Amino acid sequence: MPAYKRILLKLSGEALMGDDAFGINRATIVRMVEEIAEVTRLGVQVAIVIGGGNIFRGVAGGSVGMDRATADYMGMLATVMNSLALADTMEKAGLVARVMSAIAIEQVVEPYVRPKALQYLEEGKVVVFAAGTGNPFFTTDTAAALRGAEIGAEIVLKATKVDGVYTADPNKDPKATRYSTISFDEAMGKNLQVMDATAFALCRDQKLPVKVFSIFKPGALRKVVQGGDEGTLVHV
Ligand SMILES: Nc1ncnc2c1ncn2[C@@H]1O[C@H](COP(=O)(O)OP(=O)(O)O)[C@@H](O)[C@H]1O
Ligand SMILES: O=c1ccn([C@@H]2O[C@H](COP(=O)(O)OP(=O)(O)O)[C@@H](O)[C@H]2O)c(=O)[nH]1
Repeated sequence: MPAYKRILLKLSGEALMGDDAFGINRATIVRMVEEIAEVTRLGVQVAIVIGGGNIFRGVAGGSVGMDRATADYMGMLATVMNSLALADTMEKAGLVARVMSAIAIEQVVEPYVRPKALQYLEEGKVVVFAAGTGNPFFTTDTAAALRGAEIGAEIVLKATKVDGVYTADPNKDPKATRYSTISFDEAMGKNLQVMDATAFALCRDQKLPVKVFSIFKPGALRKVVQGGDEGTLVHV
């Protein structure tokens, strides 16, 4: 039995590179889609926000002298490309997927319209929210929090490169240990960087829990959806 009826899954753009230098690693995305299909078969409604860090990150563009807002719009367009690739892979796997964009590019994808998204979810379609929040200076983590709250998801599942929230960045501090649960206030107070503060604050205020888990661990998504002990639960 799944523990949730409706989830918002945030997929790291950067993690989708797999071992490649950029772009989307085929094996990684195919495996992720298999896991998404498994979860939909359990009867869970799935909405997805995908990042763009594998193609472009606004801060990176900004740091080389590009106008930050322009760089961020490039980052948002990168998430559209990832969303199209993900939806295509899902369709090939027999799922019905719909991409909705936060910025108007109607020849490419339909615009985000909340009631339409809710309708798709009720129909069992997987909805991919592209172009983040549609605003520069935000991240796709914040888009996941925003859309998750809007569609009444019971939880935001952040599938990322690390298998949870640690006492410090585990990629920099080998002595860091993983929390099994942590409150939003503690995560923000300790300035733990696994999610940005805007996303954390929005989830906290909306009482929307977040589960951080590894995108690389086979079976982790299903385990999380079934309420198993996996990753880190960030709670109010
Ligand atoms: N306290 C922490 N616990 C876990 N990860 C952390 C922590 N502090 C920093 N990180 C870093 O946060 C990264 C995940 O966040 P981010 O780069 O935004 O991923 P995503 O591409 O999924 O949005 C991890 O790869 C890890 O290096
Ligand atoms: O609401 C949003 C979401 C994303 N971005 C831009 O898109 C890039 C890619 O998203 P993100 O870094 O969140 O992707 P991920 O970390 O998952 O790879 C960001 O760096 C920002 O430049 C943005 O400007 N507004």
